[in-house]
Amino acid sequence: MAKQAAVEQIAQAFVAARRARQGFADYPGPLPETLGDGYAIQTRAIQLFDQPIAGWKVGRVPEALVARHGVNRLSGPIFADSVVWAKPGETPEMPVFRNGFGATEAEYLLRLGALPDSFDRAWTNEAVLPFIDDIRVGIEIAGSPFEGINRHGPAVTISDFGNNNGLLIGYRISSGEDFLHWPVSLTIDGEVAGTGTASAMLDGPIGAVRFLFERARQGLPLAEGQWLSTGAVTGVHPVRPGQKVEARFGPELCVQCSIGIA
Ligand SMILES: C=C/C=C(\O)C(=O)O
Repeated sequence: MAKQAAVEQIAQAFVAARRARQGFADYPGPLPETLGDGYAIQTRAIQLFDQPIAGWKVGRVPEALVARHGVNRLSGPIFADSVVWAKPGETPEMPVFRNGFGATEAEYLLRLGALPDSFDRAWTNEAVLPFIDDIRVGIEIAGSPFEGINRHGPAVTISDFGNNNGLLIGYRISSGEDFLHWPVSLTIDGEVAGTGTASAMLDGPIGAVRFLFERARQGLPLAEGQWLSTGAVTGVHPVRPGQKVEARFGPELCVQCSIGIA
């Protein structure tokens, strides 16, 4: 199949499955091999899905594949209708696809403030700091109708919106807090699924923002007010409908949700 025809077929299949809220077992076309192939499918699927984008998720390229792909992060859109705000005393339901893939990730969420007129320059972590205007804790719902999304490498992950199906935005971190070294944990039904700190996660949440600015230099449509979920601090933890997930950050911040069906 010609590459453009494959891009179209795969993007159409993912968008149709997301609209129908139906999971499936086999990848809907030839597997994309390069990250560029994955982003071509993602870009076409964003056009076809035609929904407002509230932000971007950043995920990790598995360590063993970094040398091959030349980059250690990947990204995908977070659609506005999948964003939920945590409220004290409430446990919102966050959906995953029946027969698809679903996982939860404890993450730091950064909001973009006013942006530079042009992204066309080299970016450092320090240079992106002035463009961040809010930092919160939250839970990314990784999700795809393709059950095997995380077993075929980052190009496949990228091809279905970077494996995102929602974002739970939690509480603000006061400026000046040394949150990079806070202990973070994620529990599922009361059992600890993972622990970690943001300082041990590549070059941290600000590095994830730098990565997105570098992608914006190549055309990614970053916009003021968008939320960036900056990568799993404790790992990618598969979940099933009916489970309860709690993410704890530092001494007092906690976000929780239950898992529903899309
Ligand atoms: C499931 C995708 C991977 C991530 O979201 C991550 O590494 O943070």
